Amino acid sequence: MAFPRVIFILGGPGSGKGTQCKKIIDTFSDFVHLSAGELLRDAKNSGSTAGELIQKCMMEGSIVPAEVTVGLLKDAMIKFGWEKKRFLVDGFPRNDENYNAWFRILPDPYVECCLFLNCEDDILVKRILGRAEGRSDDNIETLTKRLNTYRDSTQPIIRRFAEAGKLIAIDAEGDVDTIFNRIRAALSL
Ligand SMILES: Nc1ncnc2c1ncn2[C@@H]1O[C@H](COP(=O)(O)OP(=O)(O)OP(=O)(O)O)[C@@H](O)[C@H]1O
Ligand SMILES: O=c1ccn([C@@H]2O[C@H](COP(=O)(O)O)[C@@H](O)[C@H]2O)c(=O)[nH]1
Repeated sequence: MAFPRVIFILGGPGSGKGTQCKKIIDTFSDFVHLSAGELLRDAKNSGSTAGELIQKCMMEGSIVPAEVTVGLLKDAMIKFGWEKKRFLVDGFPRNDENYNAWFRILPDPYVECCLFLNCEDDILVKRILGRAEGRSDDNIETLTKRLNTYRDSTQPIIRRFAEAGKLIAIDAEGDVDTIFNRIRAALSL
């Protein structure tokens, strides 16, 4: 049985994960972009039984239990063709529970690397408060909580990938195209 090939994309809120993933899939047709946050928002809006829990976590900037998120990611990968594509899994795994559940629930998927978009907090804040997509969590109160969650729960996961020799760190400050070129060079695309 073939396994999916996965690149995780991590970085603070506003580091440009969604923006860069879009550029990658627009340029390279073998990639599929799976945003964990988008999948959760879709599940919430479509009346999933986990909808209330997802909404609560999003407004608190906390992390939805892994069984919900991994289930959504797995279903999406199966839908796109489990073994045919390279999946850009954006915004996941965000904590130890996510990380452990991924490897417990999915049958030994091949994780190529974790791409880390590294950006200082002041730039993250400016970008998130300037994002005009009407997201209810893009306000200073929730953003402060998201930044705390990122520091306390997600940065240790980024270090975990580094220790496993799987981390590719990208300077995510500067203009969108410059960052995209850094990513292309780092992934040899
Ligand atoms: N290099 C950049 N320079 C300036 N603005 C940027 C850059 N990259 C992204 N942006 C803008 O910053 C905002 C956040 O970007 P994006 O949605 O890609 O971040 P994200 O990491 O996916 O955020 P989140 O984790 O909150 O979903 C958007 O409005 C986007 O257009
Ligand atoms: O794996 C995930 C991804 C996201 N969440 C929750 O969603 C919001 C928004 O995520 P974005 O990546 O900014 O779209 C995030 O603050 C979490 O509450 C999650 O729990 N697990």
